[in-house]
Amino acid sequence: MEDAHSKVFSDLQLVYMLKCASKAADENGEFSFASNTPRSTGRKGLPKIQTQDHNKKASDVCHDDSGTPVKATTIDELHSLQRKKSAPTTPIKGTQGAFNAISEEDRQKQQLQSISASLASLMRETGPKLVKGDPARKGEGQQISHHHHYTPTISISDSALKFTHYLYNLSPAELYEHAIKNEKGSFIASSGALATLSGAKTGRSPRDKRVVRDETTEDDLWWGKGSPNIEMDEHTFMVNRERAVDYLNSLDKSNTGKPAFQVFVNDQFLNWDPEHRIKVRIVSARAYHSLFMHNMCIRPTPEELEDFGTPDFTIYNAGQFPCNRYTHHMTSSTSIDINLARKEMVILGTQYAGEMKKGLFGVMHYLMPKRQILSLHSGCNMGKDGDVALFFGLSGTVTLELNRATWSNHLPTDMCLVRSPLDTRFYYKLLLTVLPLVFFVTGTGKTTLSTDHNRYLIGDDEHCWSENGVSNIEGGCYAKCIDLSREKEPDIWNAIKFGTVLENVVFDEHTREVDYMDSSVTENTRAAYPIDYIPNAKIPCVGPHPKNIILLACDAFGVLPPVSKLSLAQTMYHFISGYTALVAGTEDGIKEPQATFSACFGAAFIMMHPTKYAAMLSEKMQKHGATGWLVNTGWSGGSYGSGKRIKLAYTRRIIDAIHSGSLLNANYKKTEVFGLEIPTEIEGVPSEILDPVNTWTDKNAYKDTQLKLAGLFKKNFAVFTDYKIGKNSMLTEEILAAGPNY
Ligand SMILES: Nc1ncnc2c1ncn2[C@@H]1O[C@H](COP(=O)(O)OP(=O)(O)OP(=O)(O)O)[C@@H](O)[C@H]1O
Ligand SMILES: O=C([O-])CC(=O)C(=O)O
Ligand SMILES: [Ca+2]
Ligand SMILES: [Mn+2]
Repeated sequence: MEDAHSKVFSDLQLVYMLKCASKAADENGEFSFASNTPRSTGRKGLPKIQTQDHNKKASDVCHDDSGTPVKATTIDELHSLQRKKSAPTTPIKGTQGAFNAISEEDRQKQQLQSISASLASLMRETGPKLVKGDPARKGEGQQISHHHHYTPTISISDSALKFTHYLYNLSPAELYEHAIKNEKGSFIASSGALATLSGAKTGRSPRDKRVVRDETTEDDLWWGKGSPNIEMDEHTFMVNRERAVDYLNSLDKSNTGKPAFQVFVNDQFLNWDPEHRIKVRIVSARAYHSLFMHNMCIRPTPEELEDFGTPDFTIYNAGQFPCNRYTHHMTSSTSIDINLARKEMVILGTQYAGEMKKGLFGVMHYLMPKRQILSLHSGCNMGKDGDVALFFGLSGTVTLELNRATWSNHLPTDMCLVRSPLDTRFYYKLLLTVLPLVFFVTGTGKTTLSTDHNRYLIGDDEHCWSENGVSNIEGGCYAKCIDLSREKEPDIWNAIKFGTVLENVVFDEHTREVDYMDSSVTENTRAAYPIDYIPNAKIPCVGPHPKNIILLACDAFGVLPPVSKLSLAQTMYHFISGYTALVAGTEDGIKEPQATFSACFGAAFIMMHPTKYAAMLSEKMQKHGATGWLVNTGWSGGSYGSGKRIKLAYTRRIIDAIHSGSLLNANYKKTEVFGLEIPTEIEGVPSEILDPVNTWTDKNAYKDTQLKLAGLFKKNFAVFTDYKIGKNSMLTEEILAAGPNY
């Protein structure tokens, strides 16, 4: 920007100057400001306000000692000087090849048409007219109407009489302004992050995730008991889609009295592997949602955006608006609906942004295996020598919801927050449960442990493993921030800055300093930031075939060893089991760990049967010689209540030893019951904690607890005994035998 424009006048100064000027005009009759055409005035500074009559003493009328006057006749004009259009970074590509020789105007038109098609009502004769850009800014953008849909014989709706402004791929700064202006609960935290609220839902709602069952998905997907895909029909999908589109087209964000309908549109990518990149469009009502996806998906360059064309998948996020419970299949006010044939997803009744991220992850769990690519709920990082590790682990949010599903299939899906009688924290509570249970939610460590200052971060949550190696699906990270500290997680702490979305955190009213210990809104406080906010992110986020497969479990029973080396069959057994624990307690204060099992460490996102993904994993691990590990990031020295969570610093030393290869050659001994190989020594970790029996004072309690957990593993795995895992039935037998034995 030129120096001229960096000169700032206060509005008061300006009003004063304008007053003087207009007064002068009144007196002279013939007064004008200089033309405002040359916007860029170079290094000369702002031009002076000029009068026609140079003899007239301006000081007679006003005492302007504010320095260089402004080159604008009105405040509106001055404000328009403040913003300039950025020049394209490269010449438009259209002229390079005969096939995409298309003018900028045509390209704009195509984009408008594509978005117009996205936002069109499929049942009404006309949709809204579209205008690109912010209604608050005049003279921007282009219009398009839905004349091709118009049938004059049928009466039209009011929506056809107005314009919908679409705010296309806005920058974080612009989205901040929209959020702060229009969305209650949006504030700038002292770190520069955008603190916001996700409303009544502060976690995902897997019991409200529905998938259209049609001829194709009937055969391709996993349905029925245990499956995360709750079925819906095409017609109901269209009812919800129409509801969402109508809502999105009716958002009047005006505060001037003149209507100003607007939606946000993001066109972005998924998957850093250029061969298997997917184009996604997100249409949303909230700047928060648009910024979240800006951070979480891969951001296209201006050049890539020119060639964007038609998206491969579109999300309609009308989360502030509920679904209609009179609609078939609807069991609550929330519905997240996926239609693979239409390549669309509709969100109603939840503003939790993670639904978009994980909804798309579900879609990838369908699209990628069709191309022989394995999609994984895992973190991923790479050492200086190119050794890649994957970190699998269930998330606390998933655990919570799956438990509810396990306990009773008859419960309504709504949950509420209650304050625990034990301490000041709030907990989720089931409505109308037979046993009133409260939960403590925690993650297993994918984000925390893949974000490692000594290694390159490829991604923290969603990956693909193809013949080319690994690739991150996303362009950002979504870190838990409950109890976050600068000392323990410096890279995540430092990533919370301007541009980052901070969900549901509590901050000081005045200083806007966030209190990460405060779980008043939820335990599941989160930060979403672009991956390049982590200093050693590997861009592009791809890497060679993994060397180590680390399965993380937060064992609140405290009986799993801090680390064990797994055989291939054991890796498969634990991958299919997908164990972690959370803490649930009855209202009279007894707290007990609850085991949860989520196949492939992410049953909520898989689309096909778990054995399909497991078979692919075992094939890839064998082919590329990867070693499996089981790491307990949970309790030691007793179950939740008597023991303590393993120190993050120790877990990090364990992970270091896996990465360096030193653990591969350590001395091992086998545990009873689970039959796990545990090392006797690791640098930086007290040896006595490596075998959990040493840390329990009550050895009988340890044995009982171990047997109890083993029983839960067995019970869970029973449903898989009828399935073959891959083509090799030997492996299936081995996997079945790799579980606990007692
Ligand atoms: N020993 C430990 N190892 C790993 N994490 C620990 C440990 N002790 C405490 N923690 C905390 O546990 C949480 C782990 O959460 P993390 O965000 O890594 O989960 P995740 O596996 O990425 O889940 P999600 O899929 O929901 O994002 C963090 O808040 C971290 O600070
Ligand atoms: O999607 C979310 O809410 C957060 C997450 O990573 C998970 O639950 O696995
Ligand atoms: Ca995570
Ligand atoms: Mn996750």
